[in-house]
Amino acid sequence: MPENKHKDYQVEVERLEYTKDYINKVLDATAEYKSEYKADIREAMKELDFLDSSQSYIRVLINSKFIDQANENYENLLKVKDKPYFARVDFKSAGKQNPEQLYIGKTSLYEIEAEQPLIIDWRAPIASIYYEGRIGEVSYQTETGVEKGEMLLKRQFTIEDGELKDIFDIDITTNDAFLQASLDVNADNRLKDIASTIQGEQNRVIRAKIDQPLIVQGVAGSGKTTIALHRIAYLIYTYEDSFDPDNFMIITPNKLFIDYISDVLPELGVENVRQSTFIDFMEELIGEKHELIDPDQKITKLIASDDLTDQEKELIAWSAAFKGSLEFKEMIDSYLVDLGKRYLPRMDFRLDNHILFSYWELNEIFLEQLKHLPFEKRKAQLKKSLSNRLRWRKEKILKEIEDNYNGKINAICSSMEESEDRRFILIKLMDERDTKLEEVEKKSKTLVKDYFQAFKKISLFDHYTKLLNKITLLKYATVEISKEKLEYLSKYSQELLKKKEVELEDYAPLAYLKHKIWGFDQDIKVNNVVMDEAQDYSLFQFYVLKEILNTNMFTILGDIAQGIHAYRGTNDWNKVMEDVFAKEEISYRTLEQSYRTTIEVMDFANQVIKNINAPNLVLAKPVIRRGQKPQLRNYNQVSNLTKDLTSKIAKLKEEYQSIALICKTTKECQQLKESLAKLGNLKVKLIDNKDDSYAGGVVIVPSYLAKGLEFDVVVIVNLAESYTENELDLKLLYVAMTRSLHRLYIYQQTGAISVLDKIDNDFYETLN
Ligand SMILES: Nc1ncnc2c1ncn2[C@@H]1O[C@H](COP(=O)(O)OP(=O)(O)OP(=O)(O)O)[C@@H](O)[C@H]1O
Repeated sequence: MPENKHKDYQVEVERLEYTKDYINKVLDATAEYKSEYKADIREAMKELDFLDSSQSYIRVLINSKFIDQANENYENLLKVKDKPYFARVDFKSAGKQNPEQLYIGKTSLYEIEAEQPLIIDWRAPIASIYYEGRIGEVSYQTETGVEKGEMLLKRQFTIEDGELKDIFDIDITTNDAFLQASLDVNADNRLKDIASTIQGEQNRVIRAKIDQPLIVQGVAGSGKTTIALHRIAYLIYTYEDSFDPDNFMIITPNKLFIDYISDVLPELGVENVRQSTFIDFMEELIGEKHELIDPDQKITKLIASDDLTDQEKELIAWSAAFKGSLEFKEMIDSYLVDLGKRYLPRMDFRLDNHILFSYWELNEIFLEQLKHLPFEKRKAQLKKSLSNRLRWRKEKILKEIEDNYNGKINAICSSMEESEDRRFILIKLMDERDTKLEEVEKKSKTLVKDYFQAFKKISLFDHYTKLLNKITLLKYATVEISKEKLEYLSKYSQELLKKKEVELEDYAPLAYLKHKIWGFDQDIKVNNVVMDEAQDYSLFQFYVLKEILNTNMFTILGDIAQGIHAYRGTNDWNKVMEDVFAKEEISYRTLEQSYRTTIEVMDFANQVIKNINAPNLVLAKPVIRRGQKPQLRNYNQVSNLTKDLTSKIAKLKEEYQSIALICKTTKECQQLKESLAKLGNLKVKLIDNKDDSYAGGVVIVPSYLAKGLEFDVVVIVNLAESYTENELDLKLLYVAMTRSLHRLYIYQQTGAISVLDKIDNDFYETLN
């Protein structure tokens, strides 16, 4: 019990006890219903005739549905029973006399006897006033319009293990105490739900309209990943009748990320949402498999200080950008136009010497009437037309042949006298007629099949290889691209394909080709897509997803300032809005407040990122949470650096759960791991892009894999690599810095991070 009790403490304790009791009653009753439903199913099963849609069958179905529902309610209530709600608002609806007391929690509960809600789900329309409003006039959106009223009280509760620990009332002047408290907590290894502390600007993203694409540009730590998950929970709740969880798909940058976010949806009572990396989803769609080369190979080459010349780096970056561009898509479209024109076998569809469909007629049907379908699906339609026409023309043709011969026979009969010769001619004609009829009949049996056998069979990868042929590329290039660049693109792509390998940038064009030539047979249920870290996707990748899934329901969240894959990703949301979606249909929002890190760390990181050349860059505004200044240590010898680092980590481990040592490249991470191993018994794990889980503790992470994650402490370590002031290096450094929740250290070889010279010493502390 708190020392300075709130005046309503006792009242709230009683209310909490009452709610808990009621939940327990509902849980008991639900358990009982469940066994009744099960018993009823058992009874019905005994009488069930599987071929018949009998009453028993319907009983089984209805009871199964009840059981599912009861299970869901049961599980949800079980989850919240020790913390049924987190807030209360007193709301007086316009025109009403008395205010209602609304208790807001992660699930709803209705008290049947009193005919009133005991707990309001945080996703309900009225709960919006808790997130948006301050004491005084408020309004919220319902299905039918805007409801207005007055909020008389906004109260937050800390409830632990079913016990009321604290009460905070928020008035006009106070800050969100909950938010402060929740941000002070150390990171565990997974992201958590924020239903009790969602902020206004986040609430508006979560509740944005479902039926238009939503693009969210949010600074580092603004809660993009978190609110993306809350939005899914909100949409599933609000549009329960129209969508199932498996209509939703979250596309994540890597498997580690799936693990990192895996707690949030179940905490919010949502199961079965599809989560996939872009790579996995594309591989599933494409089907045929070539080996994917390491997707980080390019960034590794681009950021390593040695190895390649600037010109070579430029070509690598250009080719990745080109494969992700809509210009490349247009080239594929031109290739497809030509392919379409040559798709049909160059022959008429004929029986005997009768043309049933001329080549030109068939081409017209194929290219015009069926143009909405992929080529191979057009073939199926064409097959129907050919079969139909053959069916009704065949009889006529047979009759014509018969009539023709019969005419000849009659003519002989009437013109020739009865004789051996006449008999011989007539028999010959009759034999000829019968053979011909038999022949035509036989031919007609396989005519359609024979026609389709004349189609060329070319595999997806053969098409792609052909497309990336130097001559084809030069033929279809729609924009001014130098011959040298196209030759480079062709050469290295052909080398990969020859080895049956592909790179990440090939997936969008391959899926697009497949979509246009074969289409997809499997029933893709997904029609609502959430893409996080979306700055890393190319326009072609967005386009392909939109085309294949045939939907506009996209929630796209990212941060251009963290675009370390900008060479293959997106630099400008306007392009996504204009070229992928129709701009006027898009809802675009920005999030400027950052919740992850302290003021000191965020201010320091802002000093770094403001050096990139981005005129519209919005710097993150940290939430009011103070910490310590970032610390910088300079070394001239690696051995001293690693020795100091080891003892520092030992100290930090006493206070913090998750500590990341971030090096620029994987190579440097390996070097650090070896150096630390030599020094003793510090247990560190090196994270690479194959890892699919992070169990906390001390890890070494390459800068480009740290994106999206967070740690209590971040130590940026430079052994041999340095961060120059080019855009990519500055972004990598920024990403690394903004992973920190509480403390940031830099252990560097003197001068390795040159941008530090430009930053005022006030932003950090130098310790040696
Ligand atoms: N309203 C909030 N209440 C409490 N914590 C919040 C809130 N919003 C965000 N956070 C916390 O801030 C941190 C950053 O959130 P998240 O990872 O979702 O941000 P992000 O925008 O995806 O970050 P980045 O782009 O840097 O990866 C998380 O620890 C999250 O729990």
